[in-house]
Amino acid sequence: MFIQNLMRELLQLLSFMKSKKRAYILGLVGDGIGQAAVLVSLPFVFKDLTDFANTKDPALLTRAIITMAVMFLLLSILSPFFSYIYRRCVRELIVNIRLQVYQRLSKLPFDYYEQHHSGDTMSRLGNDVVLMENAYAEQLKTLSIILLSLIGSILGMFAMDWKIAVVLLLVSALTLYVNTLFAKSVRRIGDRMQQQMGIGTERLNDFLSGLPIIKMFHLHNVVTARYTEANEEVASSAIKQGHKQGLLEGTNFFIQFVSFGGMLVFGIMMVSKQIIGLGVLVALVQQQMLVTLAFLQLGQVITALQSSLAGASRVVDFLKEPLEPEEYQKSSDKHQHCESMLKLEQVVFGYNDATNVLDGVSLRVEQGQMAGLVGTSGSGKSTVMKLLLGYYPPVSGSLYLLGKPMGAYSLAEIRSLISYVPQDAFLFEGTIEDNIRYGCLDASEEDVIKASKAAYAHDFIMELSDGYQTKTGERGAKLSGGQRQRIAIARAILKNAPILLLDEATSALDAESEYWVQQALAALMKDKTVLVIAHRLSTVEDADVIYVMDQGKVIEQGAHVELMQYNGTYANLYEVQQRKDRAEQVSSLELTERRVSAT
Ligand SMILES: Nc1ncnc2c1ncn2[C@@H]1O[C@H](COP(=O)(O)OP(=O)(O)OP(=O)(O)O)[C@@H](O)[C@H]1O
Repeated sequence: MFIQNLMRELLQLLSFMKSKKRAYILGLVGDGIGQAAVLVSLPFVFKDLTDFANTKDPALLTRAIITMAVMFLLLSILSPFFSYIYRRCVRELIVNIRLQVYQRLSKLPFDYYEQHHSGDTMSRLGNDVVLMENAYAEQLKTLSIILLSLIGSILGMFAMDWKIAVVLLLVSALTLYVNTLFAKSVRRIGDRMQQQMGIGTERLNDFLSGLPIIKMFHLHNVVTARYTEANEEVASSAIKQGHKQGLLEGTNFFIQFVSFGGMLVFGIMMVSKQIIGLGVLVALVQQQMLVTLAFLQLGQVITALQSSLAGASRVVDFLKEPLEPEEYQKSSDKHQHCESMLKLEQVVFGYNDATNVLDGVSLRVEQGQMAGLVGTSGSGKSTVMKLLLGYYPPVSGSLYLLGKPMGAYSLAEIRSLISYVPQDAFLFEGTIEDNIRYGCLDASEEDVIKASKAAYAHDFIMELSDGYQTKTGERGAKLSGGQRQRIAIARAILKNAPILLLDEATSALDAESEYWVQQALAALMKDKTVLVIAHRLSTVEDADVIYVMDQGKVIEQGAHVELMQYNGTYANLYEVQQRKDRAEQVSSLELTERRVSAT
C-alpha cells in the first residue's frame, strides 16, 4: 500500500514534466547510470587486483586498469552532460509551476481569498514549491543512483556466487521492510510540519501587515507569542521526525552489522575450505557494502522524499482549485430588459447556507443618478457591492447593469462597466504613474496627467522628488491616506466606466485632505451612475435617492428630505450623527482654547 502510494505520487510528480518527461528521465537515468556504473564496477576491479596479487597474471591487472579508465572517462564526460539535461528540465518546470500557481491565484473565485489566509498561499508559493524542486533535482536523482547501483550490485553478487547473493538479498528485503514501516510515520509528521509551517507564514504575514497596529497597541508580546507557538510546533515535529530518522538509521545499522559480520566469518571459512576464491570474497564484501549503503541511503531519501511529496501534493491540490468561471451565472431572465442603469430585484444571498445576509433587496439607480446606501454596520451594504462586481452570484433574485441582466455579460464585461473605489485605496508596489495607468493600460502619459489633474492629485505628485516616477512603497506606504485615495480616484477616472461604486472612506482624513478627496470624487462622479456606501450621512444628503439597509433588507428609501420627514431609522441615524459631530466640534474647540490659554 505504502509503495503503491509512493509510486502513484512519483508518477504524478513526473506527469508535471509533460513534454519534458522523456528528456528529464533520460538525463536522470543517464546521470544515474554513469555514477552507478563506477560503483558497481569497483568490486570487479578489486577482485581482479586481489586475484592478480595471488596469481601474478598480468591480464587481470590490465583488465582492472582498463575497467577503471573506461568507467572514470564515462563518468567525467557523460555525467555532466546528462546532469545538464535534467537540471535544465527541472529549472524550466519549477519556473512554470510558480507561474501556474500565480496564474491560478489570480483567477480563483472571490470567496477563496476570503476563506484562505494569504500566508497559507505564500507558503505554497514558497516552501512547497521549493520542496517540490528538491524532489526533482536531488531526491529523484539520488533515488535513481541508489536503485541502479543496487540492481547492478545485486546482479554482480549473483555473478560472483548465487547462494550468498540469495542470503544477502533476504537481509536486504528485511531492511527495505523496516524502512517502509518508518517512512509512513515520517510522512505523517512531514505533512503536519508543512501545515505548521504554513501557519507560521500566516502569522509572519499578519505581523508584517499589522505592524503599525502592533506598535500602537503594544502587541509585540502577543504576536511574538503566536509566532513562537507556531515555530515551536514546527520544531517539535522536526524533533519527532529526527527521532524517527535516528531510530531508522540505528535499526538499519544493526541489520547491516549482523549481515556484514556474518558474511565475513562465513566468507573466510569458505575461502579456507577453497569453496570460493579470496578475490570473490573481496568483491562480495565490496558489493555487500554497496548494498548496505544503498539501503541506508534509500531509507534517508525515501524519508526526505516523503516531506517533498507532502509539499508537492499541497501544490497539486492548489492547482486543482476550481477557477472563477468566465461567464456570470446563467439565468432564465437573460433576455429581459429594464430601464435602469443599475438594479437589484428581490436579491437573496448568504455567504453560507445557514443565514441570508441579503434578504430580498431591491434597489435601482437611473442613468446619471447618484444613490446612497446607508445603514448599520453589518446590514449588508458591502455585500451588495460584491454582488454587483460579480464576486458572488445571488441565491435568488436578479441584478441588472445598463438595462440588461448580469447573466447577459461575461465577468470581464461586468468589471469593465464598473469602477469600484474601495474604502482602503490599494496601491501596488511601483511608480505613481504605473498605479494610475492600471485604470487603462493603453493610456498615454497625457491621459494619465489629465486624470491626475481631474483627481486633484497632479500638484502634490509634482511636488514629490520623482514626480510621477515616485515609488509608492508597499501598499502605498510612502504616501498619506488622502494622497493614496486621490491616486486611486485618478485610476478610476482613467478607467472611465459608466457605473461607479464607491465605498466611502471612514478613516479620518484631516479637513484639507478630505476637502481635496471630495473634490476628486465630485470630478469622478460627473456624468456617471453612482452607488455610494455612505458612513457619514452628510455625504449623501444631495443624493437622488438613499436606500437604508438593516439586517439584509432595504427598510426605507427616498431623498434626504423625504426620509427626514418620514422620521424613521434614517432620521434617527442622521440625528445621532449630527449630535456626535457637534460634540466633536465642541471638544475640539475646547482643546484649541485650552492650548491657546496654556501658551
Ligand atoms: N466573506 C464573508 N463570509 C461570511 N460572512 C460574511 C463575509 N463578509 C461579510 N459577512 C457577513 O455578512 C454580513 C454583512 O456584511 P457587510 O460587510 O455586507 O456589511 P456592511 O453593511 O457593509 O457593514 P460595514 O458598514 O460595517 O462595512 C455581516 O454579518 C458579515 O459578518
